[in-house]
Amino acid sequence: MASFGTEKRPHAVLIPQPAQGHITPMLKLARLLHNRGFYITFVNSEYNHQRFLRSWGSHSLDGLHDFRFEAIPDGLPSSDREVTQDIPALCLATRAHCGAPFRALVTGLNDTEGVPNVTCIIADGVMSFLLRVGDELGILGLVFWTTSACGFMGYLHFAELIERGYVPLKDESYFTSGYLETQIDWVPGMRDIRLMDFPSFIRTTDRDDVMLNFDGGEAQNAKTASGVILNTFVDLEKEVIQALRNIFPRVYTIGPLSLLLDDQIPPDSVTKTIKSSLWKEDDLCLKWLEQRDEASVIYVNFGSITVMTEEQLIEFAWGLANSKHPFLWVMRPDLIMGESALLPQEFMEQTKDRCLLTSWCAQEQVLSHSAIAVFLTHCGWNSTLESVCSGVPMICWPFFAEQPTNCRYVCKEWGLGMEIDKDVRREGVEVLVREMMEGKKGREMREKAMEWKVRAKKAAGAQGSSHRNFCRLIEDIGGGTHASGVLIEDSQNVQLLYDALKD
Ligand SMILES: O=c1ccn([C@@H]2O[C@H](COP(=O)(O)OP(=O)(O)O[C@H]3O[C@H](CO)[C@@H](O)[C@H](O)[C@H]3O)[C@@H](O)[C@H]2O)c(=O)[nH]1
Repeated sequence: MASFGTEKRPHAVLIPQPAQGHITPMLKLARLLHNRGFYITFVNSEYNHQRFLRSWGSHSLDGLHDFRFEAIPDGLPSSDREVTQDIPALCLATRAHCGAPFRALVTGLNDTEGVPNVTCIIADGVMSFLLRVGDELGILGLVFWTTSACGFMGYLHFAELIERGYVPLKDESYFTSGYLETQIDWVPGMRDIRLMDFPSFIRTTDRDDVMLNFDGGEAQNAKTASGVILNTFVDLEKEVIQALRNIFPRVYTIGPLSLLLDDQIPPDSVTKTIKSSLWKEDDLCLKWLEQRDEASVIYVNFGSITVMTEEQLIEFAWGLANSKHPFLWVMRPDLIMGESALLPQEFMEQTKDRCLLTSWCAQEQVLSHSAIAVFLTHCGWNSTLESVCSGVPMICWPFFAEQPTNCRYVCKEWGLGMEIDKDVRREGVEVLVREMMEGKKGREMREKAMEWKVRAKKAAGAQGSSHRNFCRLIEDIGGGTHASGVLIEDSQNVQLLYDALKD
């Protein structure tokens, strides 16, 4: 770890959107910065803070003397349920209510003896409204978009889609008329995309739709930040990253963060024990996988937000059962809309020797287990990237947000997956699972997945693009003192160095 005098030590305050898919990558970034000598304050919502304590014990967020956890209210009514909160409500509440407590937290830190002054705020891309706290206090502010670059580019073009009259849709018939297949050929860096490949929030007839306006607006707000951090790598999303660099002066592609962590942080690091799962992980999965043949298991997990109907659950269940392959299915307790569903007894009997059902797992460990052959996923960006890092091809069932965009890239650009019809049927699931496990396409995708795994590792390794961009990020946020959003340093040299890192 780099060492600084206490008063000179850079202090980064990181605040994710209070949801699993945002907390996990933000914590990784925090650990990487800590490893480079930063003093860290990591800010959870009070709701999630309590969830961590319930899942991992009352001391699990004690942190370290220089890696502190803090909590602020999210603005929603308090609750002790173990569920992902309603996302539109969370977006509106955080925007309306987090500013004042966040400001109080940062000023409080600056007034605390023994704590270095805050030198940098890294806010989630969809919490960019907190950067105004940095502006007011003269602290450097960056956003971390935890999506893919292509997903971010999609959000960034919501405004233009509205301006050009594509969105909102004129009426309900446009959902099914083929209109969503309209080609959009003017988004820089994104080829062959259709309206349906944009983040799902454009699929609305309501100009005042919360998520259309919220995520579209937050993407535009990134232009006010001193830099945009992305958990992706140049080789994977070259064209779109290049196009983003024409819009934003500083784009730091530093992914996959998990590989950067492996590369930079020693196995006995003091931050190794920090947990990022809001749910308690079931270790049985890994033991169960130990008893399975290499590349024999379908891993099914739809992340922390996806919900489905009981009917869809039953179709997935029978599709998996009828494929006759072993599967590990992680079903969050709140996966099913409404009442929790029971799988049919007949399904349980037929699959008891080749299926394990559980509620939450250590996904990265599961994906990197040699028994896993395929990932049936909703294409959340973390899951997608974790699959890439493990060399596992995907069967995709995008649910919402930028998952359709990720799915399009997984299937069409990267040759890593096949998509299941939105209106999921058991026959469709069975066919795709069999194709992936037994067919030619499946074999090709497994080979492709191994190639991408190597390329991801290369990006995060010494001299790789993400590694170098991370060094650049450290230099930009750790080096100089700062006032009014402008780094005080030799800007020409910085620009030259930055240009050199673009490839
Ligand atoms: O049993 C489980 C299930 C999930 N995870 C982890 O939880 C995270 C889930 O993230 P992601 O796959 O991105 O899914 P969501 O939770 O749905 O993520 C939200 O946030 C992502 C990042 O912005 C977006 O890409 C998604 O569209 C959005 O739904 C991943 O790191 C998983 O490894 C586990 O550890 N165990």
